[in-house]
Amino acid sequence: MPSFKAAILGFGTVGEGVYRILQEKREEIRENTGFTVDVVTILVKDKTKKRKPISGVKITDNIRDILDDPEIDVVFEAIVGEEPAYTYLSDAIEKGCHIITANKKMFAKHGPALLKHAEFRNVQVGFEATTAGGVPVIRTVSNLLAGDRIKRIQGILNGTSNFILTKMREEGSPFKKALLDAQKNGFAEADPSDDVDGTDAFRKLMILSSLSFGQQPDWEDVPVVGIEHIQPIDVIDASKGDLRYRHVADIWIDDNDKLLGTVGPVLIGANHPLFSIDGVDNAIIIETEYLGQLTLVGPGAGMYPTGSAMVADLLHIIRQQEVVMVTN
Ligand SMILES: NC(=O)C1=CN([C@@H]2O[C@H](COP(=O)(O)OP(=O)(O)OC[C@H]3O[C@@H](n4cnc5c(N)ncnc54)[C@H](OP(=O)(O)O)[C@@H]3O)[C@@H](O)[C@H]2O)C=CC1
Ligand SMILES: N[C@@H](CC=O)C(=O)O
Repeated sequence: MPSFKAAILGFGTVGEGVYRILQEKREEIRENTGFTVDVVTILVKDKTKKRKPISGVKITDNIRDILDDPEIDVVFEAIVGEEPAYTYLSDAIEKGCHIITANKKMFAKHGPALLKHAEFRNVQVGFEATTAGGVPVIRTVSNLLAGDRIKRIQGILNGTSNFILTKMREEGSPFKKALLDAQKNGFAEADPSDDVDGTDAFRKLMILSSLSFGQQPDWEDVPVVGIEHIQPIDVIDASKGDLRYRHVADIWIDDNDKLLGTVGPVLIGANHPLFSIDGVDNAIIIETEYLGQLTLVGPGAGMYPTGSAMVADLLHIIRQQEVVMVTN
């Protein structure tokens, strides 16, 4: 039985989600693809942290245990920040591993270089989980690009901000309490200021920009505003007038072929497709030349939605292996 040996970098909300899904779906994956997937090594920062024991898996704080293991085929990355994540993934590609990442902070900046490197080394890069959690926006845009042209992408790309705005409207929750709830649910970043000041949504928008338009605007040209100055009273007052605050990231090509972007809170009315998107959900409106408009909606953060996006990337890679095996 052919098998895929996997390593997971990071065992927090997302890394543990990937591990659990691979365990829970092990038989189903084997039946559907003919491959078994074995997680052999997990990298963490602090090996002394108390964790539930995981049998048959090496827990390490030394990346060499993964990079020097000739058996590993795929590296899932769910650690925090640009470095050392970028270096670890570059090294994994160099050694011939497929990589699957959820790390948008790293990927917004280094995604294009990783993709180029991977193409050169003939391995795959999965990055569905970098943008909109469990919503398959990367796969959808990639599929559309085969025969269409993206004109504009607009959406709610940060689950924590949307969760906070919803808690304010529905329960009158103070900002701090709503943020704490989002943190308890595993939605927020290690540094939640990235969520509430718009930076996280901006990074996801840049990833979508590279994919959709083959380029990113100059980062300094994109105005980025967060939700941290919005009070429950503002949200409640707006809803009395049938308006809702949504944190919206928007990127489009203007009539002069210039790529423009904005990120910030917007007041929208009941006819807008983003009006009814509540809680941790994200929504992405994709506008194309031939299809017209398509809206994707789903959970934008959390253990299982994000883990499932990464496992879906793995299944996509496995299916491509199957195609190679059949054609050879
Ligand atoms: N939470 C979510 O819903 C989503 C998160 N993401 C992204 O996924 C990544 C992980 O997020 P999340 O799981 O929430 O984060 P957590 O803080 O829950 O977990 C981070 C994990 O990474 C490990 N880690 C951090 N830095 C290093 C390092 N330098 N070397 C080795 N291990 C390290 C930590 O080790 P230790 O356990 O020892 O502390 C921990 O296990 C982030 O990049 C985030 O932006 C993407 C989509 C959704
Ligand atoms: N902190 C992020 C997690 C997913 O990307 C969010 O709230 O959207």
